[in-house]
Amino acid sequence: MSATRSAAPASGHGDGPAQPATSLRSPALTGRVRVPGDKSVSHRALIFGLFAEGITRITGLLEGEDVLNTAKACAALGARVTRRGPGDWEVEGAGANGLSTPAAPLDFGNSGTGVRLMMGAVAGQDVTATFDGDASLRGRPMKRVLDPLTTMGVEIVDSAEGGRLPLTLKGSDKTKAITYETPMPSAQVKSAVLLAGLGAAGETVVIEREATRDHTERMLAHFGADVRVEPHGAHGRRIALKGRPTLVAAPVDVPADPSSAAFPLVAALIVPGSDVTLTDVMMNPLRTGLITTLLEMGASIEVVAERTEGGERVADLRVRHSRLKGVEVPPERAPAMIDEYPVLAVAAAFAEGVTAMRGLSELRVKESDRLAAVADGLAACGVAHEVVGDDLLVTGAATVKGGGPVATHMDHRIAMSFLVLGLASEEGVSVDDVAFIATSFPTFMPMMRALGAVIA
Ligand SMILES: O=C(O)C1=C[C@@H](OP(=O)(O)O)[C@@H](O)[C@H](O)C1
Ligand SMILES: C=C(OP(=O)(O)O)C(=O)O
Repeated sequence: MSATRSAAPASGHGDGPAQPATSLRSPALTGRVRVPGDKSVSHRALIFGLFAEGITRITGLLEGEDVLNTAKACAALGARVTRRGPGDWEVEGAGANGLSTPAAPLDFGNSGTGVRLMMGAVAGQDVTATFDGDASLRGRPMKRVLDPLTTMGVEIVDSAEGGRLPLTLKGSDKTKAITYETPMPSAQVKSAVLLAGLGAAGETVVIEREATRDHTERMLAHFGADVRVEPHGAHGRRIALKGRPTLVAAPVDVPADPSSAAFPLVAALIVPGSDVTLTDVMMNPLRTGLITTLLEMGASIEVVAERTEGGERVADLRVRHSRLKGVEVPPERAPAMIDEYPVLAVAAAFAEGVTAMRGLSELRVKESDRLAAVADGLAACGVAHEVVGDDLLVTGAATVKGGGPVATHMDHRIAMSFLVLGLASEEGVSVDDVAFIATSFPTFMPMMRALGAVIA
């Protein structure tokens, strides 16, 4: 079967024919693998390399399409970006005030992180740039970033309706430092404001009621900025950045992406007899919500050799097939497992009883409406579930029929999640398009097959 996707506005694989695939009930998964580098850290390493003086060496960079688009944007804004070998990159920075106006629109493909962080980066510079992406990215809200950035002084020269892509921003080297409380838990919004704050005189402060991934704050400090992070309220943080720092190139060694590790991890839990070790997985506590939840569900996940590498906690995870039970997943855990809900829903399909995932409104504005896409996929595979407001309730069973084709809506995580479900299903699962897996986990198919997964 071959279908054509809806016309994608910007360049990239979104223009090509859809690539369907089917996963089948598989024998025990076994082996030891390292999933590719963390996507959030990879984007940020390139962007900080762009702002820094000197040459930033990045090892273990994720060479997925999202990150490659950010690398191209850094080059278009004045950095010299060189690939020395697999995952081994160098960025010769343009310096704090050295960004230049790109000759052509910047195409961020499928990537919310890439485009939102770069809007912040441009906001504090005397640069005008046009931002665009594929059909999925053109549908995502940008106002959440434009609101604080316009307060800081960026001018929206042009935009599609509702402040969506494509849009053109005129940055300013006279950006105003602000204090901004993010209205939703979003590391992308926080990071955009902090990156704009690099160009502002004075102190830029971001307050978040619920702490989100802190890679930007960590990297600001790593590259020499004066940044202070304090607790705020019960779950939040206050981040204060002194403007106009001199950022100095610093090496970044990117750990394995916990959001990618989630797929072989859940696969090992649901396929009988499995015993898989995932190495060098980043264990930043703001990223480990899935592991916390799965442990509560009774998963056998052994955290081996936990250590600090390049400023982040990392560990090897030994994962064995487990009898899971349903649990309550509280809304305050959402920021620490935001991209992992689709694959948690797959684990929940095999758990005894109900898994209730609360407070998932942010899932509606990802590459697809993930709450709807997961619910439709579960329905196609014969899994009992219910969406109540922003909550997803999944009732697990000892056997899951499978089915499809599951509609993936240009969303890598929906594609990978349902392929994982198929590995433990009775009849297998087909998905309509696996092309977008290349945005975050280009080696997903060969890696899963190497563990024993049957995916055709
Ligand atoms: O800052 C980042 O690197 C990311 C933040 C999250 O998005 P939000 O900031 O929209 O929650 C997450 O979903 C995304 O995959 C990566
Ligand atoms: C939401 C995601 O990414 P982004 O927002 O960068 O498109 C994701 O990778 O699941």
